[in-house]
Amino acid sequence: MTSPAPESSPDPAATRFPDRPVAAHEPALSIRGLAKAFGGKIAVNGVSLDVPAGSFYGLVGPNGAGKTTTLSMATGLLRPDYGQVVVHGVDVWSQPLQAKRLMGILPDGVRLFDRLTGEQLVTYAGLLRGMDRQTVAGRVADLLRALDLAKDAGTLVVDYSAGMTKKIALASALIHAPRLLVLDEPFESVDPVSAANIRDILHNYVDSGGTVIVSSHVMDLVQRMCDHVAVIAGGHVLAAGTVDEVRAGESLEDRFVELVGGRNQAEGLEWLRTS
Ligand SMILES: Nc1ncnc2c1ncn2[C@@H]1O[C@H](COP(=O)(O)OP(=O)(O)OP(=O)(O)O)[C@@H](O)[C@H]1O
Repeated sequence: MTSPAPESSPDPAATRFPDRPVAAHEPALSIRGLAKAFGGKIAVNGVSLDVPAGSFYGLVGPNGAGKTTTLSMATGLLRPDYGQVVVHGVDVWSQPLQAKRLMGILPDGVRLFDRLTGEQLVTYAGLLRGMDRQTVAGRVADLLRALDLAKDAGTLVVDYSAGMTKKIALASALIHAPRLLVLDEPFESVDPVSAANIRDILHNYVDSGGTVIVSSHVMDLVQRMCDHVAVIAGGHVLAAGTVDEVRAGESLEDRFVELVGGRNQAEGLEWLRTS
């Protein structure tokens, strides 16, 4: 007598995105040998990373490490000098339209159409993605409510605070339910309650099969929120893997300082003492 074959648990990504085939173990984002120089200055110097599908991936590094430049090249916003970027099997630079359909992006220092109201801006983002008006209207209302922007829906984006602007840009990145979310500093300027709401939204998104990449300087947040992390400095990857692998028994912050170095004792600022 043969025992019945064990039932395989459904792939959450396949459930959430039934129209999109998911190749087993295919990374959500695969970066190989990415490099970029501005004039004589090398900003990114041969970065390779695999972001597993369904992961919550943190990208950390000191100021000027090359995080924004890497993410801009990975999302089709900045052309690399060298290297390849593939999103769910689609090459970002040879098939940009297909690749961009799979992604939601919150770029650094995002410039928005700020003479639109918040509601108009997110609606515009949905229509631009080819969605029908009725679906867009429903999702816009859901997103504004979830991000605590419903009462400011009719305010021009130019009159939003920095944190509100970040949130409306995030709503615009989420409206088409992308498979991969790439968020450059999503919590910068955002108040703690809104940050907790955003974390809940992102965790639910990952639980249902989506993949999130966030860049951040807040090590504690990355340690608590992410399951994978890469440390970048000087345009190189210094360490990458699960958060536990990278922190190797220390706090992520201590490990980060150890890897990156650069601590000094405020030497030369003795004049700043008040007594
Ligand atoms: N458009 C540009 N022109 C010239 N240099 C640039 C440009 N963009 C970035 N750089 C340089 O490339 C390097 C990497 O910058 P990048 O913005 O990618 O770093 P980052 O890790 O995102 O930094 P931060 O944490 O401060 O935001 C820096 O030395 C920066 O001065």
